[in-house]
Amino acid sequence: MRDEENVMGTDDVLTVRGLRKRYRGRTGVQANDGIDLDVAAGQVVGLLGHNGAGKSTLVNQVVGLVLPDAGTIHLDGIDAVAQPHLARARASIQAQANVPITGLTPRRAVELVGRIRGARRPEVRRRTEHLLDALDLGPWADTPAEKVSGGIARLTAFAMTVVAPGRLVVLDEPTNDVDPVRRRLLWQQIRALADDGHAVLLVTHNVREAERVVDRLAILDHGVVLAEDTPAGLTAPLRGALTVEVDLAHDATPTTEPGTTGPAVAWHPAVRPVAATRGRASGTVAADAAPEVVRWAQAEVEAGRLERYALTPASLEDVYVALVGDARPATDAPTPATTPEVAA
Ligand SMILES: Nc1ncnc2c1ncn2[C@@H]1O[C@H](COP(=O)(O)OP(=O)(O)OP(=O)(O)O)[C@@H](O)[C@H]1O
Repeated sequence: MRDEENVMGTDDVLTVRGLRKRYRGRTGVQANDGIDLDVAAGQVVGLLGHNGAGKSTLVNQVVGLVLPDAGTIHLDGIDAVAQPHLARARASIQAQANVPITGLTPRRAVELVGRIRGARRPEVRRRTEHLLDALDLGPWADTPAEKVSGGIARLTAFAMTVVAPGRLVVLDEPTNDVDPVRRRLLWQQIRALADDGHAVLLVTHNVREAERVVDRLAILDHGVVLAEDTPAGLTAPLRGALTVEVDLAHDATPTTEPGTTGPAVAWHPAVRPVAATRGRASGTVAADAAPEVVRWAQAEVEAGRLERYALTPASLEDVYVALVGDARPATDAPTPATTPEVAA
């Protein structure tokens, strides 16, 4: 745990220290196991982690829906564990599940939340118009909520969250169900919130897209922060490395999965395997070995064992998979094999 006297930097809106939460009952899960986290004004902090890593538990404690067993949470100077109602008033949260808005239209729902949060009518109108326009919700703005698609409902929930944003904005999977074009618009609005001086805590599985928007990232696994840094800091160990991704011919299964049959295709020895799922495998390769790996992959394509291959700069997703993959049991995730093989 960090020094208690240094608990809050000048710009910190959210400061979490030593947060622990165990759910009681027969299965008794230690959902958060000593979490430290800071989110400053003007920052987007991404929270990454596999299903069940403890992200929602953390968020729910921050907004006072779940009581921690131990640790402290300060939100805009308020002790959020002792005074959750005061802390909650300083935060806006988009939960994982959308609040039902049956009987309203997206425009009405956004305006209503703005008014409930205490913003003045002209400001609510201005902000609602801005969000409807910026998220390309115009065509749906006056459609009854029952008739809008899942993606439009998700964007409406985002607009409801940020129409009159608190000092801290918590977004739990805001991009779910949203089409790629509107996702870009959404990412721009998330960034704009921070640029306007809000602190944004963003829970997401969308590593590739989040990388371009977040200032810092915390990677959570089994209730513990495995790594926390800027995207550049997290990817520094992979600088000079490339990712090679291959699609296996005939939807084959990598040999790291049980029950695989068929002849095996060995990775080129210069490749370090990272992940394998049905029909697809990826690994990292040093940049200077890239030409020979391309020659190998091309030969495999011509021999009909691979459908396609791609080499890209190693990304945050590779760091994430390596960290979380290494920390999980071998049965849960494909682990790098000493004799790397993919099956064809
Ligand atoms: N109310 C609860 N009672 C008992 N166990 C719970 C409860 N809520 C969550 N858990 C368990 O705590 C662990 C952490 O869950 P949590 O929802 O915080 O994870 P998450 O990272 O948000 O997952 P996801 O990405 O799937 O939303 C999981 O093992 C989950 O089953």
